[in-house]
Amino acid sequence: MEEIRRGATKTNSSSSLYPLPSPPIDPNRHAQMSSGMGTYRQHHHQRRRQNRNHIHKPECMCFRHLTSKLCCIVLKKSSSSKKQLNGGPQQQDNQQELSFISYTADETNNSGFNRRGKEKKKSKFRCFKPACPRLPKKITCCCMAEPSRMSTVGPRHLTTGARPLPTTTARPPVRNASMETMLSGRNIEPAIVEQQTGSGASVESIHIELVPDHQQELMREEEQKGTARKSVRNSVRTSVRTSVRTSVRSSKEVAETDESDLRDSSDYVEIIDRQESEHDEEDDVELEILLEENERELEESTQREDEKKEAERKDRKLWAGRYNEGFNDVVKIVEEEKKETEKNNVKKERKVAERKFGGGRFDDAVNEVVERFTESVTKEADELYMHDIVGSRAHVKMLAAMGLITVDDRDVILNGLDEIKRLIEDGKFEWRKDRQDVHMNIEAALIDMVGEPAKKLHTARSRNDQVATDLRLWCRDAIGKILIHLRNLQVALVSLALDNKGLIIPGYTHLQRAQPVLLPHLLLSYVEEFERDTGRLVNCKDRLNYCPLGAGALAGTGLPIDRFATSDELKFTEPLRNSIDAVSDRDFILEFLSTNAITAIHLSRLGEEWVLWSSEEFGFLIANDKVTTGGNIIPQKNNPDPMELVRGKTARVVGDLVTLLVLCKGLPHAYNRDLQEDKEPLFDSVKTVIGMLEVSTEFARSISFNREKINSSLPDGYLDATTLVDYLVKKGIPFRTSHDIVGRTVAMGITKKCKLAELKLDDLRRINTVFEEDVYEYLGVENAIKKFMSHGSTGPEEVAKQLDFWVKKLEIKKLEKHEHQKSPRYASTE
Ligand SMILES: N/C(=N\CCC[C@H](N)C(=O)O)N[C@@H](CC(=O)O)C(=O)O
Repeated sequence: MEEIRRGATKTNSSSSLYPLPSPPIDPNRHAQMSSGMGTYRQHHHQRRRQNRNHIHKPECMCFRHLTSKLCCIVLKKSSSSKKQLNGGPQQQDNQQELSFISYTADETNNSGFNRRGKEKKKSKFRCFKPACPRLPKKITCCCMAEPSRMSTVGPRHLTTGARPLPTTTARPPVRNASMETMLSGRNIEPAIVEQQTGSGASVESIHIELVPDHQQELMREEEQKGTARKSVRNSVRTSVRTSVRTSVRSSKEVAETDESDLRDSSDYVEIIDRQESEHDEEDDVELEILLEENERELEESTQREDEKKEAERKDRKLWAGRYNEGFNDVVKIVEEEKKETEKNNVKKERKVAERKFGGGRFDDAVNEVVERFTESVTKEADELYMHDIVGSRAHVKMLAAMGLITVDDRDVILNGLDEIKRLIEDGKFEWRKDRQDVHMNIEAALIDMVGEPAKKLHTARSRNDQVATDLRLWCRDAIGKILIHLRNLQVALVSLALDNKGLIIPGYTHLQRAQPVLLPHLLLSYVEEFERDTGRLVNCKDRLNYCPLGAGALAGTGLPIDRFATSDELKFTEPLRNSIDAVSDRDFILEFLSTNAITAIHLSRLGEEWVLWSSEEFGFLIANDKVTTGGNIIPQKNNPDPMELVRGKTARVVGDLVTLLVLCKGLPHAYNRDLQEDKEPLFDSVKTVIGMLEVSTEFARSISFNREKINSSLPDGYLDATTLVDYLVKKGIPFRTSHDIVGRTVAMGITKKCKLAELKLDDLRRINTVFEEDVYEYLGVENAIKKFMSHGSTGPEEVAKQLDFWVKKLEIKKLEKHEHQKSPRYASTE
């Protein structure tokens, strides 16, 4: 008994179960100690360290921090290891199994005795003591607990009481059948922790079973108690130590010595140390008494708490079975818990019922993480509810017409759908994520509202054809809206052109001055682009206007439905020919988003031009204060932000198209849930493009052109040089020769630092005698611009024709100009 109690004898005993080697001594520290103190102190420190080991470290492997997850550990020797055990005989091949140790909650105390030889009260799950005859070299700990939890089974907790342990390494667990059984239904992963103990023997695995959950709760409480005890013990220890130190300092031996001489000397330290060691026994006794008292008090209060908690737990179990499933807060007030449980149960029942709605074969509600990840209602409800209701109305009418439901049921459903639409628009409809999407929400709400008849709505229909129908209807409407915004912008641009009919500006290629052009000509070039965007959208709308409804999930239906009737009702051209195609493809969205992307690029280029022209360097454009912002710290600034953002948001619109392209890239026919992801890019693209069109229109309505600045920039850059080439060609000089002659003329102008029109006829004739007096009709931008005559050119007549065309096409009428009415001065008659 004494041997176990003191532990010290075990350290050197070869017959002990766990021989504890001497603790390692840091050689540096040892050298310091030797130099400063006598051998007495060295020995004393060593002895104290050893004692501490015996006192504070268990003579076994301590799995204390695992205990809340364990009830059984099986320890086996590694079959590969044949090394000699620490202090033991050579391992034989037939001694493959080192030991088989079974731990249960009842066998979990350490030595069972405290240092005074008094029997400790057994505390459950406190520490595991394996009956292993040798200290194993390598321990593989395989625990069906959370990996994070297992990571704590390192040097601190998996201790042999011998040496500092090397690092712990984790590796993927080998899952066996029993492990799988234990893991099933639990949201945890097994982990393996290898631990090198460094003392000879080797074991293969420690197999740890999970304790039932309700026991885990007890164990956790037990762990908390352990922590509380430890902190009491520490504070007692500290106070005892402090008082011992104080008494040592004031002891006679120190008083008789000249303290000033000793203060910094090693002798002083030695004296203190000796005194401490002499007081050690006293101190230990005092400490033990205090610890005993504290422990007793703690045990008693813990027992009282245990009884109370056990009673509460039993009470809870009476009315809520879920406490078997790992509910861990046992301190909360019972009534509050009861209410929460009832609420949760209702919620769960509701979810399970919903699951049944989705499919009778499901017994359980969908996991919350999955629900959050897979629902689409939060992203689509506002956009799609109306089209879903419109689609359902058409479908139910057709079902009644075909005799698949009664007229009464049809009317009940139609009225119910109207009511749901009203509730949604009044903001009173409850959109539920557990009902996944807009379709299930509306259908389930209808069933809640009108009962049995509503259960017939989904006859001969699937969400696959339903969502495809909703989307085609939505795109059709969205295209209609964009067309209006495109037209508004065109009208604003034509109006600007009409306001600036004869204004010549430098035309650029490579952003270098090239030829003079009329501003209206340039503005109308954007109008042309937007017209093609319009055409693309109209084509897209025509192509998508076919009805998928009735395609079912993919294969159609065996019920006698009339797809043409539904198609007509929804104003589609006709039903889609192929039911698989009807639910599979989203090419109509791709086409729509491509068109949007092209429109955005056009807007971006317009934005870039206007941003450039707003700069001090160009100064061609003056933007109204209503459409610009100032710099926060630069007072004089007037930033054309809207057009910068038009340029910037183009990235989103192009991104939306790319998202959808990539989304569709790898999908086999027919419907795949991936397609649910088509909505966000679709909605975003449309919303962004509409915003861009709106703001560009506003900008166009709010700008004016700085004629002075533009005019002063015209003479530079020999913008009339090309017209001079035309003059020579008209005189019969081959184009290449004409080009060369004009090149030399420009060089002369540069040398003489003058414009072409300023060169004298003699100078020109020195270059080539073909020049005559009439050359001056071609020189200068005002003359030059008049010479353009080809169809679509910048010549005033041609631009006038173009303007006429757009005024007619866009049905623009000139408004009466009132005193206060500045813009728009033109408006579309539509
Ligand atoms: N789950 C499903 N389609 C969901 C379509 C709606 C979805 N929110 C989406 O937006 O794509 N298809 C089922 C049939 C169905 O639920 O109608 C299937 O093909 O197995």
